[in-house]
Amino acid sequence: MDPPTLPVLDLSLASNPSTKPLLLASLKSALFHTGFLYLTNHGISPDVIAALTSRVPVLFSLPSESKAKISMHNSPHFVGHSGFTEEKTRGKKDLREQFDFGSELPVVWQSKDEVKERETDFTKLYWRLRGPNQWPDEEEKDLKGFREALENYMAAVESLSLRFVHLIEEAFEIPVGTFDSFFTSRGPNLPPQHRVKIIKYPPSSSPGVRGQGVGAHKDSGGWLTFLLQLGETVEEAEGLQVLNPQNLETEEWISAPLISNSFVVNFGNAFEAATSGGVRATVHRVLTPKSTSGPRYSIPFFMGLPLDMTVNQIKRSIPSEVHRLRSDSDEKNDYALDHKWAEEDLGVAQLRKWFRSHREVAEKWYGVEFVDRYLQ
Ligand SMILES: O=C(O)CCC(=O)C(=O)O
Ligand SMILES: [Fe+2]
Repeated sequence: MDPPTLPVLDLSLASNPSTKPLLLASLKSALFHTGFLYLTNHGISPDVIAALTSRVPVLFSLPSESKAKISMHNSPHFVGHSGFTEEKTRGKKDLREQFDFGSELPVVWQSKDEVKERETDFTKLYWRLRGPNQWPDEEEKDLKGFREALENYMAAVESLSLRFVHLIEEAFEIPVGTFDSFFTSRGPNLPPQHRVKIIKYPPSSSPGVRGQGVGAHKDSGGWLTFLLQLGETVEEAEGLQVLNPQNLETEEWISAPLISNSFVVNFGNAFEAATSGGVRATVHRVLTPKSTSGPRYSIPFFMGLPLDMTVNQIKRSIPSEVHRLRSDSDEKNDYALDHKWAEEDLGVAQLRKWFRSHREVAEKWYGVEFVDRYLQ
């Protein structure tokens, strides 16, 4: 059997009642079969995207002293700059450099001895993930307007992601707005922090060898991911690969090449668990560019979920037909139904993820012994 090609969904079909059913059918199929899709005609202004992407190479060309000033090592919230190979996936160094940002938020975490009376227990350590960004100095190089460009971009992708979640609800035939309370202040939880990475994958240092840009993983940072691949040509952006979800016995990688003016959308662990595997959280990776190529740049946006929510809570707002989708089908998933973490606050899994990928930062802010214990 030929490996599946990744579906391309044209969001403009949603605006016309005669074409919308077609879009919803493709979406339902993509959620279930591939867990990876392209979104075209997404409606985000090219100017908003260009304002950010045009500044990306300048950002990476900052001198190392300027990068050090906003190093992730300064931040218990795991935002800021990580140098080449400072991040790990499954214990192995990723050959990439990156800047992590989140929705700009005040600190809410309180240490046990300064507890004020509040409804939410903000002494739980995962609340420490929320906090302000570290912004680069815009006077340097020509980075003027960087913060504004990033904030505008995040706001635009956030509204796209909310619009997209409504389409998922329609595809699943559940009331539109079912998930709204997760993402807005109308619900009982604090609205989540969304995260963005701006990533550079330098070309491989040895001819003929492609290294681990980022190792094989499922996204664990949130509900869904909107990935922007930068570049004018397919060659410039080449490297993203998806593990063929239809044939998990043989390790077969499908390329996810650049499609101009599109986002690549995929789904996080929590979404997969909350739908009993009905939505796939598909494994993917990035190979470093060939030694003869230029660097590859990408910008994933991870739509967050409230840290004090559990997967089991989300499960309850999903109808049994969706939960049965996978078990009623012959097409299996690598998803394990007995997720222990489904009962834990999502913040616990988030903290674990950041501890694993940035151990030194974790040890500095949370203590060596605590990190050791947490990761056991
Ligand atoms: O850089 C990419 O294209 C993908 C990055 C990715 O999968 C991640 O950071 O989770
Ligand atoms: Fe990813």
